[in-house]
Amino acid sequence: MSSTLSPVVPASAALPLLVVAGALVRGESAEARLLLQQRPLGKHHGGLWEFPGGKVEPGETPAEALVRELAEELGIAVDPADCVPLTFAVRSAHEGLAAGRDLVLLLYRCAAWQGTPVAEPGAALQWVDGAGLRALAVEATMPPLDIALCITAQKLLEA
Ligand SMILES: Nc1nc2c([nH]c(=O)n2[C@@H]2O[C@H](COP(=O)(O)OP(=O)(O)OP(=O)(O)O)[C@@H](O)[C@H]2O)c(=O)[nH]1
Repeated sequence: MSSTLSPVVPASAALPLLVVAGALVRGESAEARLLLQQRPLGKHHGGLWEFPGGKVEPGETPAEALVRELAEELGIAVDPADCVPLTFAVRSAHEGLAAGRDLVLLLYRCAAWQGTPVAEPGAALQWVDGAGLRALAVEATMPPLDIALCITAQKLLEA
């Protein structure tokens, strides 16, 4: 008799969707500001403010994906060595996620970049201080996962 068990769910269906995002901070102390991007209307979470980034594509490391997304979305060049893991958040498939998969959002601190961030058509950018970040979280004008990340992101503005 075989002791091999068949998985109830195919392994590929259970894999979480990996999303990477960057916390770009400019200035120091009271002058410190964090970059947020407003998602274009018509997209999932359209109109909400989030950290720039996107999905990790097959074959990419998370840092490679972040470097690519920041180049595509903001037109800036980031060295992977300047992307430091900061925190993460998870949204369960049971909370209404696309395609019934968990979403894992990896937030990196980006300490340096080349170029000036420019918003893509339909998107917008703003540099927020600690009070601005709190206000967006309290007003729920960020995706739920980002509100969870804000507690850690806030510390970047207080360091
Ligand atoms: N980039 C980004 N996505 C986030 C954040 N928070 C959050 O819930 N998400 C969700 O993560 C999912 C994937 O992000 P995305 O749509 O930016 O990925 P992408 O650029 O590769 O997508 P696309 O090329 O298909 O438009 C979306 O459902 C988005 O709403 C965040 O802070 N940054």
